Amino acid sequence: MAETINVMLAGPRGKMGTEALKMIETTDHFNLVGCIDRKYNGKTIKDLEGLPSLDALIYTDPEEAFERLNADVFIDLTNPETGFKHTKIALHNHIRPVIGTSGFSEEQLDELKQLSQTQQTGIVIAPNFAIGAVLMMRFSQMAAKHFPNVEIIEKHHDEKLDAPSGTAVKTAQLIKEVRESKKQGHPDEHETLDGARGATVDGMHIHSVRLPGFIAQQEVIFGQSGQTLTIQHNSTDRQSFMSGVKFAVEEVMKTDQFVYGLENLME
Ligand SMILES: NC(=O)C1=CN([C@@H]2O[C@H](COP(=O)(O)OP(=O)(O)OC[C@H]3O[C@@H](n4cnc5c(N)ncnc54)[C@H](OP(=O)(O)O)[C@@H]3O)[C@@H](O)[C@H]2O)C=CC1
Ligand SMILES: O=C(O)C1=N[C@H](C(=O)O)C[C@H](O)C1
Repeated sequence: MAETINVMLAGPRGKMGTEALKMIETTDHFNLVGCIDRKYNGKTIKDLEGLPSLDALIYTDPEEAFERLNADVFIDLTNPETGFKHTKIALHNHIRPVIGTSGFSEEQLDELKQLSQTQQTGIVIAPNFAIGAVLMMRFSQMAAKHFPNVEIIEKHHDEKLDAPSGTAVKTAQLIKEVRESKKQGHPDEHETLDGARGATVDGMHIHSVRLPGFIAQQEVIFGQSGQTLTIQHNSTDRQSFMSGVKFAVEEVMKTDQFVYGLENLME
């Protein structure tokens, strides 16, 4: 039988947090020891309407939560500012973070890498937990070796706080690893309306759509003379992310490294 992993979670009332609670509840070897929320200090998860019947205590003070809870793994599904703060406290307390929260800057990722190394504590940061999205990123990296002209369109629900999405940024970084840096489009192109060409990473353009009706979708479009290739992934519900969260919790227990992207654990 698999050894029990004691888990704490930040963001239990959120769209992802509520799915993660269900996943933890139905995973025999995961034990929820407590949660961090910005409300409901001292209540338990089962006291809150619509959440699973779990006894885990809610803390609004993250320092207190990390100090008191005997957790192996900390899952963060909040927002960039909160998630960054939590992740640093988790590493300081040698509790392995599994971070789904998106929107960290490159500098913040570097700082967490350094801290994970000095604390010798493993961490998994996953821009996207859906296996199909991880494959979409890998296939895009493969295609970019042959099609260096590429643009990314990501589409999300309109409650999303960060743009571009963590997945789009990670996709661009994976492509950057395999293609020569190039500025795309006409050398003399200019925007008559600011933002018309989207954001750029190493010359690649990223366009962010925010509309009700979407959960998460990304198209990576490659073009060259006479042909285009589109690689697309859709998440049609948030359960699509949960097997990846479960996998990351299990894998982070086996490493003392900084891991950015589930593809690094999947070979
Ligand atoms: N890696 C992946 O595969 C995926 C990542 N994500 C990312 O996960 C994160 C959460 O997404 P989602 O669930 O949609 O967002 P939600 O807004 O639905 O949930 C965020 C939760 O965090 C809570 N929160 C806000 N501030 C604090 C705080 N200071 N302390 C504790 N909790 C706080 C919010 O509470 P309140 O409602 O009171 O503000 C809310 O319950 C986002 O960064 C998103 O981009 C999302 C999907 C997949
Ligand atoms: O906020 C979301 O919903 C999602 N965020 C992640 C991202 O920024 O890439 C993952 C997925 O796209 C859903």
